[in-house]
This record gives sequence, structure tokens and C-alpha cells, in this order.
Amino acid sequence: MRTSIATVCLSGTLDQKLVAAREAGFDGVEIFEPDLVASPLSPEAIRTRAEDLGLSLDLYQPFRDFEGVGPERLEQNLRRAAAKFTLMNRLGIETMLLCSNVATARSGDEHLAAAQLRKLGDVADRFGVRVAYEALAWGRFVDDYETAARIVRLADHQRIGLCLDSFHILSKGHDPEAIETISADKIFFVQMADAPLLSLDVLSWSRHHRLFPGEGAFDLGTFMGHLARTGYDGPISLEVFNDTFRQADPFATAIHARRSLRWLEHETAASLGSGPSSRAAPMSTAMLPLVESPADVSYVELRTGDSDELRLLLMQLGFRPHGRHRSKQVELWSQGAARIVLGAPDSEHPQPTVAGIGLTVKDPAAALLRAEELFSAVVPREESEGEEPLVGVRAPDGSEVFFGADRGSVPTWVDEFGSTAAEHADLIERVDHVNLAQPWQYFDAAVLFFRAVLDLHTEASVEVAAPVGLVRSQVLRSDDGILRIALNLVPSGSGADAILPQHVAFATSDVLSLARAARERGFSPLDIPANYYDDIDARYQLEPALLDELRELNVMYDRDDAGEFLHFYTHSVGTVFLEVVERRDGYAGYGALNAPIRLASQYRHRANQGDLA
Ligand SMILES: O=C(O)c1ccc(O)c(O)c1
Ligand SMILES: [Mg+2]
Repeated sequence: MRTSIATVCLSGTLDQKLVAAREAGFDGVEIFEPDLVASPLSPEAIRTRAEDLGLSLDLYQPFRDFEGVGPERLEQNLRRAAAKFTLMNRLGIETMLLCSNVATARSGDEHLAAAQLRKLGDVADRFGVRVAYEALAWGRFVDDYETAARIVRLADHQRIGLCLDSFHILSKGHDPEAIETISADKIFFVQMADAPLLSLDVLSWSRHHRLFPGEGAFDLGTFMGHLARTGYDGPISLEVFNDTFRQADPFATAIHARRSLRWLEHETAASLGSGPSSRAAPMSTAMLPLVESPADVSYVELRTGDSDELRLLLMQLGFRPHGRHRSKQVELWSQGAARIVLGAPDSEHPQPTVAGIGLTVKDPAAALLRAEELFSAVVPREESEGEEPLVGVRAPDGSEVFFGADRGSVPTWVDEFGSTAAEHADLIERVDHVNLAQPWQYFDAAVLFFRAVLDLHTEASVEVAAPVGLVRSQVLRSDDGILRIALNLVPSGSGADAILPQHVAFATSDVLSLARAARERGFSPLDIPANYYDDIDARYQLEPALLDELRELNVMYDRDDAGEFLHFYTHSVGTVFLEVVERRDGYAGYGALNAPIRLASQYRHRANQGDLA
């Protein structure tokens, strides 16, 4: 699959964008006109720069408001196009993108538009270039790809073809299946973008909220399957207008973008494998190494300067210490299959508090290979003689994901910490989910990373009000629910990161007994206000005895179609806190309705401690 990226996806100068695209391994770029106009480089210098970098210049865009106009305007438009074709000759670019008219069209007559495109084709012919006509979702008369395809067919000119853009097709809910009726030699270019499902006017949605494939809600694998079955084998280009990526580091964004296309290639191969195979697809698409979902979360590594407080909390929740690792500056605490590796922040590698997640997988080598094929950085790890080899990669925010082999109920690396006698069963059984707070520039990249690398699927994203801002939350999980990762987008306001810590949630089948046992060990939970219990009573009409017990123990409550959810929180220690959850009868959520109350309690707790100025 030939890969390309529009310069509009990246921040920085045109030259930085080109270098970033090359370093991330793209084959080519689309030159977005405003980037060229703002550049001090001449078209010839840009051409040479791209050649030197080994990048092809695949498309010049956009040319606007051409067709459906009156005769006088048509003459002006043809002259305007000729000027751009001259420029394209200087750049060495063969294809120009033409957006369907959004402003000056006076007629929606398809025959008129086709006749005008034919004239444009004649001009393009003189310059040896071609025009890819794209239906914008907000086009004045042409706003869907099937109409654009009919006009191109009527134009019947070898220099006139189509540009298909997944956003314009899927944002309007159009079925991409009819792509298969388009002849491959009429598809001149393909742009791919994902997006979250928003009820927003389509222009604002497109200009601000597009995402890289794998980060949103569009079914792009199926789209690509239809495309590949036409026989199209040209560039697959990313065109993502997004306010965050316009501000983020272009080098990081380019790698993130390249990862999304590798994932899309895999989805394409999977879609081709499952669809009608009557027409062979010449587009080369390779699957990623297949991985089974993790058998379990074998550990979570926390790095915090407040280890003593955290040790106390773990002890109160029934964890026991194993002691220090024989060669590394970390210690292990466990209860059931829940294991916490505790260390101090490392000044050379400042990591988030949840510094790593260890996963037990069937084939660690395959898991690592998949991550590497998805452009993940491997974590260098030193192993002393006789230690269990673990392999790991870095998530976008710098936290680590490690893969270890399944060797029975207790991982062998547990022996590398003091005593195994500490491995004991009590009320906590395992890790239920891990919540990773993401700085603004890493959130979407993290969604893609976990989805693609670990083959997780995304649940609907929710927004939770905190005293310091709105927190966007996205859960990714394996089909069996063994691995659940919640990503929270931290608001950028001051102090937000201090009160939006990361957290680990542990699963128990008896949260009330656990809360009592913890209290006997001196534990005081995060305090939940009385108003909350009045509110859930109004909502759910709970048994008075249960309500009293929840209130007494500061345990929160939620319910879904399947079952009930009971959970409580510790207060925060530095930038981490712990949660214990009980899922009854297959409750599937995370108590999202309770999150604002919890966030407000954490905020108050901080304020009382004087941590917030
Ligand atoms: O928002 C726009 O104007 C615009 C321009 C060019 C494109 O390819 C596109 O999809 C949208
Ligand atoms: Mg487009």
C-alpha cells in the first residue's frame, strides 16, 4: 500500500512537515496550498527538497468552486486553473484536487458540470496533469460521491477522475459499497480520515474534529475493502483537519499518523479476506501479526515519590509486600492475581505515575512484533542472569506495556522479589481496569496505540465534569473484558493534572466486606457527600439497609441493564489513587455517573490539604 499524508495534518513549516513525513516513513505527501503559499521556498526548491528526502509529491490541493457556473465565470476559472497547472509543472505534481463547488455554482445540472469538467480536462491535457474531483459533504449541488462519479463518467475525459474522501462519504452516512461500481482508472486519489460521531454541522465536524484511522467511529476497514476491490492501487493518503494535531509536535504526529495507516492496511487485508473475492485486489496489504487478547494483567507499575503512603493504602486494602527486586529498584505487593510493582520516579526517564502495565500473553514475541510493525518504540530492558525475559514498548505518553508468557497461575518473575509466601488470596482478585490520564497531545494517539497494538476495541466515549474542567474519557477493552484501559483527557487548565491522577481499580466479589476489613486496618476512604446518597436513592429506590451500608462505608453505586456496580476510592497519593469495584451480574460500565462526584471529592480533599493554592 502506497502511503501519503496531507501537509495540513501536521504543524510546523512546510519543510518541517516534509522532514516529519519522511522520518515517519511515508512514501509521499499532498501539498496543501496554504502551506506552499506561506513557504519561502520556490516551487522548484520544494520539488528538489522532496526528491532529496525520497518523498513523492502526490497531490496539489485544493482547487475550489469551479463547476456549475455561468459562462463568464467559467472562463475565469479555466484561467485560474491554468495558473495552478503551471505551478504544478514547476512542482512536478501530476494530480490536482478539485472540490465540488460550495459557493459559486448556479446550477446543479450534471451535464453542465460534466461539460465544464471536460473543458478543464482539455486545459489539464496541455500541461500533462490531471484533476481529481471530490464531492465535499457540504457542496452546493454535489455533496455525495455517487453524483461526483456520474459527473466524471459523463465528462468522459482521461484527465478527469475522482478523489474519494472517507470523511465526506461516511459523515453523511452514505453507503461506501457503490465504490465498487466505479472503474479503478477513474479513481485518481483517495483520502482517509476517521472521526468521532458528533451531531455537529458537517463543515465544522470536518474542519476541526477529523481523526486518524482507528481513533474514531467510522468503519474504515469495510470502506477500504470496497476500494481495493475496484482494483485501485494508488496512494492512500491521510487528510486530517484537527485542532489538536495542528498544535502537537509534527514528528510525533507523523509517527502516530503512519501507525494509523499500518493499522488501516491490516483492516483492509482483513476486510478483503472476508468479502467477495471475485475481483482480485492488486493493492498489496499485509495483515499484522495476530495476537490473542491478554490472559491477564500480570502487574501494574506505579512510580511515585509518596511510596510510604501508598504502601499503607495497599496494606489496608489487604495487599502484602514481597520485598525488593533482586536487581532493580522496585518492590512488589500482591493480593490474589493483583500485583503492584512500586518504584520511585526516575529522573532520567520521567514517566507518568502509572509507569507500566504488564500483560500475560500467549506469545510475547508475536505481541512485540505486532507493536514494532505499528511503529512502537521498544523499551530497552536489562536482565540479569536467570531473570524472566520481558519485552515491552512505549505508549505515546511514555508509559510502558510489557508482555510476558503465560507460565501458570503465578508469573515466574514473582520469584525475583523476596518471598513468594506473600502471594496470598484475599478479597481482591485481580486488576479490573487501569485508568491513564493523558495530556492533551497524546490522547488520540493513545486511543490508536492501545486499539492497534493490543487489538482492543473502543467503547463509547463519555465526558465527565470535574471542578477544573471537562474530562473526556475513552475505554478500550478486550472482548472478554480481561483487559480494560480507560484513557482520560486531562483539561489544560492550571492544576488539572494535580487533581486528575491516574488510577488502578481492583476487582472483588464482596466490596462491602472489603471496605469493612480495610476500615478495621485504619483505612479512611474518599469521603462521598450525603447529597449523593439521597440522589441514588431517588434514582434507584435502594433497599434502606443497603443504602445505609453504602453511606456508612462511602461506597458508590450504579446499575445498568445487566447488573449492579459497587465501588469505593482511596484518596489520592501524589498523582495516583486506587479503586475497588464489585461487578454484579455482568455490569459492564465504570460508574460514569459517579465520576463527577468522585472528582469533586478529590478536589476538596486536595484543597483541604492545601495542595491547591
Ligand atoms: O474543508 C475543505 O475545504 C476541504 C478541502 C479539501 C479536501 O480534500 C477536503 O476534504 C476538505
Ligand atoms: Mg478531502
